Amino acid sequence: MDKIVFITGASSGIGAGCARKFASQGASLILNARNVNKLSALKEELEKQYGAKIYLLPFDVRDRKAATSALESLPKEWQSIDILVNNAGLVIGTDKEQEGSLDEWDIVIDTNIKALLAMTRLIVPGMVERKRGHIINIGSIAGDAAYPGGSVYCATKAAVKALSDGLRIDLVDTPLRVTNIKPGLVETNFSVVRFRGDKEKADNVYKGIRPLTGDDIAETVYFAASVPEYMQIAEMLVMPTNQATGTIVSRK
Ligand SMILES: NC(=O)C1=CN([C@@H]2O[C@H](COP(=O)(O)OP(=O)(O)OC[C@H]3O[C@@H](n4cnc5c(N)ncnc54)[C@H](OP(=O)(O)O)[C@@H]3O)[C@@H](O)[C@H]2O)C=CC1
Ligand SMILES: CC(=O)[C@H](N)C(=O)O
Repeated sequence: MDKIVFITGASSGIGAGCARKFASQGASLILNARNVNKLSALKEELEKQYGAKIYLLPFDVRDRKAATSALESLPKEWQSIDILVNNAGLVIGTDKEQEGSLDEWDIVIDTNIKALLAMTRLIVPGMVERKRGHIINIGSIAGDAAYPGGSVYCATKAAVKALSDGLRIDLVDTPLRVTNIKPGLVETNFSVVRFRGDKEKADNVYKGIRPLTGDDIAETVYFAASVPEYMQIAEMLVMPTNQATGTIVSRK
C-alpha cells in the first residue's frame, strides 16, 4: 500500500495494532500519541521488521495549537496524508452521571470528540484538495446504547457516529470515504486507564471471555482502507463471538 497513514493514539492497543498492520503492507506512517518513549520503540520495531518509513508526531490531541503547529511542521514529503485514523480515546472511571467528576469528563469529551473533530478539520481540507482520502474513526459499540457507569463515554462514541455520518454527508460529492469502526470488548490498556491504574479490575473485564486484540481491530481498519475506491465501508460493528451487545456477554 503506497499511502501515508496518520494514526492518533498509536502508542498502545488498537492504534499500535493499526501501525503494525499498515507498516506490514508497505504504508508510510505518521504516528501520534503523548508517550514519546513508546512511539520511539514502535518506530524502531516497524523499521526493523518491515523497513517501514515512520514519522513521529507526538502531541496531545486536545491541544489544538500543538496539533496545528505539528501538522505545519511536517516535511513536504509527509504532508499529503491519504488515511487519517482518528483512534486516540479514553474513559476515566465508571461513575454515575449524577456523581462523576466534571474535570475527568472534560478530558474524555475533549479527547474523544473535540480532538477527533479538530484533527478532521485540520487534515480533511488537504484531502479534498488532492481529491483523495479516507477518514477512519474509531467509535465503539458503546455509541449504540448507553450502559451503567458509561454515560459520558457512550455519549462521546455516539458523537463519533454522528460526526462520521455527518462528514460522509458533507463529502458525498468528493472521492473521499468515511468509516466508523465500532469495536466491542478489546483487551488493551483502555480498561487500566478506565479503572485509574487498577490492573486487577481491568483484568476482570476480560475474564471468562476471549476478547479481541488491537491487532484484530487493525485487520478491520485495514480491510476498510483496502477495498476498491468505489466502495465505502460506512460502519463496522466488531465484537467477540460471546458478546452480543455492549452489556450482554457470556462468560465461561
Ligand atoms: N479497548 C476497547 O475495548 C475499545 C476501545 N475503543 C476505542 O479504541 C480507541 C483506542 O483505545 P485502545 O487502544 O483500546 O486503548 P489504549 O489505552 O491501549 O490506547 C489509547 C491510545 O490513545 C492515546 N491517547 C489518549 N489520550 C491522548 C491524547 N490526549 N493525545 C494523544 N493520544 C492520546 C494513548 O497514548 P498516550 O497515552 O501515549 O497519549 C494510546 O496510544 C479509543 O478511541 C477507544 O475509545 C472502542 C471500543 C472498544
Ligand atoms: C471500551 C469500549 O468502547 C468497549 N466497547 C466498552 O464500552 O467497554
